[in-house]
Formats: sequence, structure tokens, C-alpha cells
Amino acid sequence: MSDLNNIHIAKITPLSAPAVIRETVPVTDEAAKAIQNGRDTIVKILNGEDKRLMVITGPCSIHSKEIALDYATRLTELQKELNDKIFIVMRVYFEKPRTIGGWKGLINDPHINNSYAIEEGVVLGREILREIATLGLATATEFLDPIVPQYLSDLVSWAAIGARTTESQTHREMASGLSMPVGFKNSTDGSFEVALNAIQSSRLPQHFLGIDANGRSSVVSTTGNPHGHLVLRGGHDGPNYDAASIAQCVDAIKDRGIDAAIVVDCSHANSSKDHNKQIPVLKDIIAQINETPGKIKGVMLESNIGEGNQSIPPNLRDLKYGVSITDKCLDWDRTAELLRTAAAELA
Ligand SMILES: O=C[C@H](O)[C@H](O)COP(=O)(O)O
Ligand SMILES: C=C(OP(=O)(O)O)C(=O)O
Repeated sequence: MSDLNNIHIAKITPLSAPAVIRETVPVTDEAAKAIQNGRDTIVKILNGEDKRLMVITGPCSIHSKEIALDYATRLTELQKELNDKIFIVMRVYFEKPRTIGGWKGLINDPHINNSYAIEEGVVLGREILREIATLGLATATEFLDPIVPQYLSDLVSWAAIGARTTESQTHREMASGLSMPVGFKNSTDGSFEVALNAIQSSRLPQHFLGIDANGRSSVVSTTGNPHGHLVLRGGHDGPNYDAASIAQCVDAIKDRGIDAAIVVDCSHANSSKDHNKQIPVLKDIIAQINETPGKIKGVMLESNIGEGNQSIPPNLRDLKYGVSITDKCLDWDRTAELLRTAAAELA
């Protein structure tokens, strides 16, 4: 009988329970304060009580603790400088949804050598998030595997559901129980209706299968997440950050009789995956905000210490410091200059 099961499973390796990993890397008081302040501030920005622009910026993916903390330290100083106009949330992305294949991020393969040391990845992810939050920064991540939030979510201020998973019931259910505001990307074909469906779905109470803090398979019942919002990232037919596309979204949201904020991802299909094009996209968004305040509440940038990206070399010692191993990023100097200009131009 057992021959009927697990035909394509090579191995099943138990993972320590969320409670165990959380105890291994406990949240500190300073980190908890920054995460809570991040969540509260983001909610206020999304509902218009805080007029600052939310800027989610950071690497496409984190592949090194040292680089992540170097970037976070620079960002902390920039946050202090631009605090009047901008609220910065650092992109701390550990899970990469791939179009076909490739490195799937630090949690899946922290040693970047196909050893898939996922337990080490989860612990390392917590350490990185905790240290970034301890600097006082709010953190953003994409949740892809529905089990991961049990391990990381106390260290996350903002979550994304990506373009490839916005239509997935599993991810909408997960989002309905997440403790932080969740941005739903429009789908890769450019449809924002799918993301609006997701926002409405994640506001409902849901009942689904998950794990509890002890790692036991469980029925999870949620109350619904009221803070779902839309993230426009462009699609196969091109960008969707222009004033006409934004107006269309505003109308679609009104037609549904819901309140949902709009955030624009300056990267991905809004910049045709050319990191340099994020600069004119952000300038256009700032002009739109100055012309009609309140329509766009936040932006996202893919930015790292060094410019562009690199493929993973056979010998990891040949990796260039601070350069993305997934999508191309703006370098630090141009990111800081861009955000200073944006803050100065914001009315
Ligand atoms: O942001 C990251 C990528 O755009 C996304 O994970 C898809 O990557 P891929 O098309 O290179 O697989
Ligand atoms: C994968 C990402 O984006 P999208 O889901 O929009 O492709 C990302 O932001 O890393």
C-alpha cells in the first residue's frame, strides 16, 4: 500500500517548530518597537492620516547578512534625514518566486550551493530581520511559502503577495491572517482586478490548513486582514504607473465600494526590468502626487549597494560585494540621491 504514496518524494526532513526557532532568535524589545511602529505608521500612511510617502527600498533579494546590514545602516541614516517627507521600509526579501527556475532565495538555499539548508535559512532570516529592526528600521518581505510567516512574521512590518501568487487562494487565506499590512501585486499579465479580488478575499475570515507554533498540522481560522492594498508593478503589456492607469485603478476600487490604497512598484514591468528606468518612474510618481495628493501612498524600489546584477559564479568567493544575484538594482549612491530629490520635490 505504501508504494502508492510519495512516488516523487526523494526525502522529507523535519524542521524545528516555529516556537523553537523563535526562541533561538528571540525578538528584542528594540526590534519589536521598530516593527510595531512600522506597522502602525504604514497603516496611517495607507489611510491618509500620515501624509508622508512610504518608500519600500532594498535589494531584490538578500543573499548575505553583511551586505544586508551594510545597506540597512546606510538606510537608517537616510531615514533620519528624510523623515519629514518619507517613511522608509527596507525590502528584506528572502523568498524569490521564479518564472521557471533559479536560486529561490536565502531561506531555500542560504549557502547558495544547492544544499537547501532551509532550517539554517530560517534562522539566518530571523537574525537579519532582527538586526535590521534593532537599527530602528521597518521591514518588508514577500511571503511565498505559507508556512514561513509562523517563523518570521513577528519581525516584519509590511508583506507582499507577489504577482505570481496574487490569484492563489492559499496566499489570500494566508494574508487574511497576517499581522501586518499586505500589498497585493497586480498579476504578471498586468491585471489589477485579480489583486482587487485578493484584497477583498483577504479581508474575509478564512479557515484553512496550516501549522501552529509547535509545528502541528492545524486548522487555522482568521479574522481577516483589513489592511490589504494594491501594488502596481506593470505587466506583459507594459507599465501601469502612468496617470491614466492610476485613474483607472482608482475608479475600479470605487466601483467595488472598498477603500484600498495604491502603491507603485517602480521596478519589474514598470521599468521593463531596467533598474535605471526606476528613476524616471519615481519622478513621474512624485509629479502625480504633487498634482493630485492622496492617490498614491507608497512606492517600491529595487536597490542595493552596487549597481545591476551578477550571475552566481561557480566559486562564491568571486561574488561582487553588494551586487544583486537576482534582478538588477540601483546602486546606493543613486538611490540616496533619488530619494533626497524626491523628498525635496514632494510638496
Ligand atoms: O523580483 C524577482 C524576479 O522578478 C522574480 O522573482 C522572477 O524572476 P525570474 O523571472 O528571474 O525567475
Ligand atoms: C518578485 C517580485 O515582484 P513581482 O511579484 O512583482 O514579480 C519582487 O518584488 O521581488
